[in-house]
Amino acid sequence: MSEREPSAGSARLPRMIAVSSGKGGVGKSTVTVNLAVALARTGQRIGIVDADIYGPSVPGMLGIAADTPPAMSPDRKVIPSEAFDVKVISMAMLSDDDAPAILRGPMVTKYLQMFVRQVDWGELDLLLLDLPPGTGDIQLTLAQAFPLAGAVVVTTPQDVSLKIARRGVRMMEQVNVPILGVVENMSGFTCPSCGTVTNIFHQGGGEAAAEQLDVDFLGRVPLDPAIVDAGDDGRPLVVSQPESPAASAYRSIADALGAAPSLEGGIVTPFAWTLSDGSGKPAPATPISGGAPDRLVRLDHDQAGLILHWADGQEQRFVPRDLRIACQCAKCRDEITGNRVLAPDSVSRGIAITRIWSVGNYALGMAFSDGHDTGIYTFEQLRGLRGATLEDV
Ligand SMILES: Nc1ncnc2c1ncn2[C@@H]1O[C@H](COP(=O)(O)OP(=O)(O)OP(=O)(O)O)[C@@H](O)[C@H]1O
Repeated sequence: MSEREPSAGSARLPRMIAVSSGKGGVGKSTVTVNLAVALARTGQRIGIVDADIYGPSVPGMLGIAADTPPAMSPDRKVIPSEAFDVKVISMAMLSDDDAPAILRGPMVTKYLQMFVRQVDWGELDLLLLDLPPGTGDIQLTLAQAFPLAGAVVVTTPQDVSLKIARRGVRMMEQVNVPILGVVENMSGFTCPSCGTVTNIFHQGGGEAAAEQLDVDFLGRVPLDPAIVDAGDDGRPLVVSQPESPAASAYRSIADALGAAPSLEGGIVTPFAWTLSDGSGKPAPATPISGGAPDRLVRLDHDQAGLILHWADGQEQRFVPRDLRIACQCAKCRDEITGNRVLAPDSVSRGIAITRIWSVGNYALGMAFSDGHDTGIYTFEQLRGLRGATLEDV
């Protein structure tokens, strides 16, 4: 089985939303925690995976001591900590030293896979992933590793932060993660005595950036010294000062998130389908009107090959050999020139697909009867493949 392949029969994952930021210190974790508690207060069952390896701060902001290793359930699952009706698992609980900070991308993904899949979350309505800041490999790998329903990008109003936030939005788009919107944090100053919000820095950059990028603007949270105290005391602002302008900003962003569309309309991921015995075959989905056209709604396989049904009604049929030859992996294509290394003549006419699995929201992995299983076929590539591969065989 390929390392990226989800185990067959893996439990259905909750709806997952990543909270990201182009750079550190913009208040991403504070936003995550306050949104989680605000959502939990509306009766939703919420979990947070604190994936911020460089500064795992979520437990502290919720008053959870992170220095004791989490307990295990009888079926060997990690029991998450809980505060303010929010379940939490954190990199901080992994180790009592700084070791997680030097984990490399693949290791981080491995730990996070464990956090998501081997934690006794119970039934959740939403799992928030507090991503490490930045738009590098680690963030990209994480965005690819899970079928995220969407991502929220947190930024401060300064130009430099906005520029990096734009990069973050583009990164998510590359892997087909819908951007649910931009949050502008520390956007004006709340006077501690009268509660009036004054715009001491320029304001509105987050909204303008969202407009330019054609994504929603979810709201702005004012700069408020009470937020720092709330974080330090382990009592989020939506609990300690629910009447403050910042707390009401968090609540309205939480409402917008709660109402954001999920991946409905596409087949449920992750899945891992073994074609020989039919196990793990994803059930067909009912497309929703106005949904993304490149959402895969049904997969079938018959004697002629693979049939893909897309949300816009397009149907594609692929002969397994064409897909094998179209493989873009490093073994089959020259990484620098992009030219095909695999000789089509070397691929048997009778080659078959043996397994198909989901890769994030944006691609399928496939294994063939010649043992090849490193190819990833993005939806974009598949939709562009129609008939093209036959010509050059
Ligand atoms: N709106 C705000 N007003 C005042 N202080 C804030 C606000 N939002 C966050 N802060 C404070 O800014 C600091 C950084 O916040 P936080 O740890 O949430 O940022 P972050 O983006 O998650 O950082 P990193 O990813 O580097 O860990 C904290 O001390 C927090 O209390």
